[in-house]
Amino acid sequence: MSEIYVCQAGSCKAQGSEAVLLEIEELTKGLVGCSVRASGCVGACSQAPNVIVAKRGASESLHTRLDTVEKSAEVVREATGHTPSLQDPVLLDRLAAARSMRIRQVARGEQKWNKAMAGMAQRIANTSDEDDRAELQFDLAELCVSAGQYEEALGHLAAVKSVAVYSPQVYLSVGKVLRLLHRFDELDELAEDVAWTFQEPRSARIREYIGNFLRECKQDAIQSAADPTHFRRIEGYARWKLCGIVPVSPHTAIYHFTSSDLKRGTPYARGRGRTMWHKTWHTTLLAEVGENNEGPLPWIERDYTPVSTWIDWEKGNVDILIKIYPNGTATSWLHKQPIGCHVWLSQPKKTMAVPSLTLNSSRIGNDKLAHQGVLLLVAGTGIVVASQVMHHMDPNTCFGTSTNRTPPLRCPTTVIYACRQDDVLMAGDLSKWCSSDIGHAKLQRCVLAISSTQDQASAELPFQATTSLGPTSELRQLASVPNLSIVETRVTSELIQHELALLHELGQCRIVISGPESFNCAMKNMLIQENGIVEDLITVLSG
Ligand SMILES: Cc1cc2nc3c(=O)[nH]c(=O)nc-3n(C[C@H](O)[C@H](O)[C@H](O)COP(=O)(O)OP(=O)(O)OC[C@H]3O[C@@H](n4cnc5c(N)ncnc54)[C@H](O)[C@@H]3O)c2cc1C
Repeated sequence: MSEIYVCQAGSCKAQGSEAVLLEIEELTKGLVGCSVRASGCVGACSQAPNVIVAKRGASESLHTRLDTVEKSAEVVREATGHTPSLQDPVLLDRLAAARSMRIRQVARGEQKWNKAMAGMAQRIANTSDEDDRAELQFDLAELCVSAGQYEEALGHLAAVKSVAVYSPQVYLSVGKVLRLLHRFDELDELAEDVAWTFQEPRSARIREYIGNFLRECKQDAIQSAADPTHFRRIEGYARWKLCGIVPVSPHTAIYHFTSSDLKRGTPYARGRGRTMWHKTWHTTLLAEVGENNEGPLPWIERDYTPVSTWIDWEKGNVDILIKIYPNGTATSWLHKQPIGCHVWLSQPKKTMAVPSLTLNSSRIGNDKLAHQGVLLLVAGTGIVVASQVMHHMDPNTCFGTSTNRTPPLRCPTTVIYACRQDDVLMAGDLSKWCSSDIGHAKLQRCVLAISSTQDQASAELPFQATTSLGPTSELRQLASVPNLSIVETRVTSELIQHELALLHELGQCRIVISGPESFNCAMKNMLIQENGIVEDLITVLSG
């Protein structure tokens, strides 16, 4: 008897794990003694998509980067002893198509256009069925429109139109793109084309509908061409100006951006009759690095969790704490950008539901998962999540109108923060949260688990020359805070146990892990295996 668990948590889903589940289900069809299940995070997010095989009498084995059908077949072989046949090209093609469709859907949902388009041109070239090819190419054209690549979209739509001559949808899409490109003459030509193509009396309603739509497109195009403030947009994104960079350690700085672009949206969506959904949130930065291996667009997409509040965002200000990695594609690009340059930031996206502090809102009403205390187990730049959690504990910064702000998070909260001695981030905030007496925005306790500084050539330290405060002076300041302790060890299960025991006196605890993948993975395993914590009470934020 064996069980195959296919991870369906965030990172794995973004890498097509729903399709992996479907693939493995398909490959195990008819085999007895093997069950296939969806599972929560298995703690190897950086190598997604992941699967665990559990065989009776044997230890579990983790299978990572299941990015081909062949690898899924290998999992099935290990679980059942039976090697599935991959001779059927139709089955193989169907499974590969399902997988790339799932990756595309998730990326599209996150408005990550480059990621959504990755590999599509090749799939189109390899698709022999004309209708399937046209469908894929239409999908690609729509993604190009979302990404502001209108000329490319027109090229794809022309190819689709040559196959789907009588598809009204294609004419409507071409009209939309011509409107965005302000091509008035071509809109007129398209209207003539429609009148000719749908000239049969039975097509009169279609002809009239598209004709009216194209006339509206032309009017809109004339108006927008006359608007001097008009610029080409990327769907879901707004333009922000880099206004300041304040180094906070040799590796990390707070990047301050401003924007008057009304498309920037808000973390706190509201309106008449709308329920107030509290959440922590992040934004996606488009790093315009040029040609890259993440997709066909000239940018890569990276998520960041602002440390400033939703109120600041609405006023057109945002502060983002960013660590610069010498080998990081996006951050080394950002490091070279001058003050005053413009970048694209997405509208705010939900990270965790509040007060449940879970990724999945459906758990909000689950009483068994209700908590009376919160432990934030963070490392490196993962500390930014603490800032957002604290905003929801403070009547001045939580969601709500100025006359009605009741913090949704009120339970005792402890932070265990693992960091390098030369990279203690948000020290001032930690000390403020520990000693604060405003409302509920107060940390019960904070433990800094400091590791020693790695020797690094100063050329590799992006902010070496500009940081004035040395790490020791920052630590000295923190050492005087009464409910904050500094330990010179890694985070151990004993340390966690001690802090959890204090919180557990009050009831069940939610634990949020936020840091680099290796940290997240180690902490999650430690909590489950050594501290006996139920997986459902742990939220892992992959960084
Ligand atoms: C929801 C969310 C919120 C995030 N918020 C922030 C934030 O507020 N501030 C912030 O600085 N980052 C944040 N990140 C991480 C960020 O999105 C990027 O991954 C990071 O800036 C590196 O991007 P890069 O392109 O420079 O590196 P990449 O080119 O993607 O990676 C290159 C190398 O850099 C190193 N590296 C990259 N990321 C990490 C990491 N997280 N930990 C350790 N080593 C790493 C590794 O050596 C890696 O091999 C967040 C991520 C997520 C998913």
